[in-house]
Amino acid sequence: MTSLSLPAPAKLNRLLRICGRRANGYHELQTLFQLLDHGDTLYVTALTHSNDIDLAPAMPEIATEDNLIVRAARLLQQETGCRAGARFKLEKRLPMGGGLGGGSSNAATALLALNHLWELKLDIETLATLGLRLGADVPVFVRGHTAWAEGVGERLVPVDLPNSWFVVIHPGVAVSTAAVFGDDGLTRDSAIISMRDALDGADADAAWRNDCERVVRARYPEVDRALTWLGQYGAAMLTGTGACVFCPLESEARAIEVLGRVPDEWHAFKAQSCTRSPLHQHLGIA
Ligand SMILES: C[C@@](CO)(OP(=O)(O)O)[C@H](O)COP(=O)(O)OP(=O)(O)OC[C@H]1O[C@@H](n2ccc(N)nc2=O)[C@H](O)[C@@H]1O
Ligand SMILES: Nc1ncnc2c1ncn2[C@@H]1O[C@H](COP(=O)(O)OP(=O)(O)O)[C@@H](O)[C@H]1O
Repeated sequence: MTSLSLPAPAKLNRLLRICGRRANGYHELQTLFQLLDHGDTLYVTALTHSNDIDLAPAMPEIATEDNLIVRAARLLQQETGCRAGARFKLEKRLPMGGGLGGGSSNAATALLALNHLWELKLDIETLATLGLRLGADVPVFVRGHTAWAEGVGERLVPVDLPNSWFVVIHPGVAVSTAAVFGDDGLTRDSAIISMRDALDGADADAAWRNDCERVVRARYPEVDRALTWLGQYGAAMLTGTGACVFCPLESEARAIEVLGRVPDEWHAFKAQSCTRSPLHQHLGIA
């Protein structure tokens, strides 16, 4: 087969703790990545007669060579010496800079697709290590399991969370991850807790929060308004550094009901949790 149509799912950060800062400025985190059944679709065709990498449609916000999909393909060519090329078509549904990991997920889907189509036979461990060079959130999408994460997001432990539905709102602003991490008001001293305590032990109540939320609410009034609005229906939270906010709901029917009430000014969707990534299910990766 020389072509594939593959999902690039979104993630939510069900909790995000900032526990310190490394000498290179990057922050030490503890987070719980929840994969969703909603995301982008990437069409990939392998080219045997040329080593060109191209992507359509062009994304006006990003130069094609900077696109994480193209960078993922180039990285694989460099690391393996592969002389094949690829043509990508992206159906984008996830907002950029939304905290849903769309760009990282696109990159992970490109890595797994080309590993398959170019018959590179790299294992998941190697692909996750390569993915980390593209972004902190790429490894979780390469591994394809809802996971507890530490470090900058690269030390992952797969977890099974109860099935849940979510309403996700994009409040129409783009949040700069670098600006949030650079804010003087950001607290960076959350205690490191054990995964077990965070999930169902002593720290469970206090742990399910996002340390970026206070700074993001103050910098972006629209995010603040969306969180307050969604908070009427449950434990609304910010995902990553935003801008999206989400609320877990007990059933699809309840998610449809809340979605129907979202003010017209905001884009929103409903999604179901996934323990295994739809990408891995599609590729038949165990
Ligand atoms: C914090 C998270 C949680 O999922 O936020 P979201 O991006 O999803 O909102 C991510 O780990 C983000 O990962 P990612 O979006 O890949 O970040 P990168 O491109 O690697 O980094 C963007 C910038 O954010 C800062 N940064 C990022 C991650 C980190 N652990 N510490 C940081 O200080 C750095 O200034 C970096 O230059
Ligand atoms: N294919 C892509 N899709 C989205 N963003 C991309 C892509 N390639 C590069 N980027 C860059 O990555 C940044 C982060 O995008 P994204 O992963 O969608 O958001 P977040 O990290 O907030 O979850 C974007 O602002 C954009 O500059």
